Amino acid sequence: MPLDLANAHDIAHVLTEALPYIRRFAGKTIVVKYGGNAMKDDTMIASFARDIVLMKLVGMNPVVVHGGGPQIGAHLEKLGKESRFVEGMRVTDDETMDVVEMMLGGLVNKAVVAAINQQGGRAVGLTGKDGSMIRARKLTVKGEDIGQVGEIEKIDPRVVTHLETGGFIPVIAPIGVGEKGEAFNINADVAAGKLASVLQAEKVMFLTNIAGVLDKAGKVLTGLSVNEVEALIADGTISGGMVPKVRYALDAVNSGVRNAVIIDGRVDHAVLLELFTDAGVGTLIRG
Ligand SMILES: Nc1ncnc2c1ncn2[C@@H]1O[C@H](COP(=O)(O)OP(=O)(O)O)[C@@H](O)[C@H]1O
Ligand SMILES: CC(=O)N[C@@H](CCC(=O)OP(=O)(O)O)C(=O)O
Repeated sequence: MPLDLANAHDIAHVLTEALPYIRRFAGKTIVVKYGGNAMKDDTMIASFARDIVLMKLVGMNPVVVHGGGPQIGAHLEKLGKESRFVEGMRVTDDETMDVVEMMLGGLVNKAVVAAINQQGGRAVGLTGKDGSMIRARKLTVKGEDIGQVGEIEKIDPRVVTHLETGGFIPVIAPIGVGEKGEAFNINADVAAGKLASVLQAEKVMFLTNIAGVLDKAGKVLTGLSVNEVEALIADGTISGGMVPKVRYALDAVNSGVRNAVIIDGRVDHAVLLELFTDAGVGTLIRG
């Protein structure tokens, strides 16, 4: 096939533009939270996986923390169980916990691992039980018992750093382990934010199913500070699943993570667009 010069120039231009970003992020850890809503089909997962493999190949250390809320919900529905959430947290009885562990630690985790490996990466799937990475205890929300939902007590990131230095890409399901070895269901945004803090990541990215944090009129807010976040939660503009995202994005930047962004995971190559363009996409959370 003859060389399409115009196209080749475009490619060369794009690569040159990416160079300062590649240099800036080289050797840095970037935590990517991959929400269940952004993995609706195989094409979406494959596109995400390509981005992660490219990051690794150009010298970054991507760490994936995935969700799977819709996948858990669909399976519960098959069993005739309805999903109920309190402040964005799934009420998790024992039977639900089994489904959560099977879906997150099993099907969803392995789908992400396989997709990354299919694109030439070397992904290893873990839950917070592996290497006793995520220690958790029972969480109560507003005094209400919501079952086996965990809050993070401590993260031991050594298994992650070992994998990073070995050239592997860690893919983590947000399941915590309690004192007695029991499993806890942890919101994936919380796990991603906390892990980014412990790893002192350069960046944490939350991939979701919406263009970013929206204001009352439905316009994307490109940047948000602590005070703005709290005001938007208080007046109900930010609600449901967006609450843990902004709260833990903020927690991460306040704990030393350089920056946190909430971006639209449905957009093809959302991760690369965020990393390699000046404007960025979605909502940037400032500490
Ligand atoms: N101010 C807001 N801006 C954007 N999304 C919001 C806002 N308030 C609530 N949401 C809801 O939060 C959802 C994203 O959270 P969630 O469904 O838990 O996604 P994920 O599976 O990616 O974690 C959006 O689809 C939207 O319905
Ligand atoms: C306690 C709690 O709510 N856990 C979540 C864990 C999965 C998750 O967070 O998935 P998304 O990121 O796709 O929403 C749940 O059971 O749905």
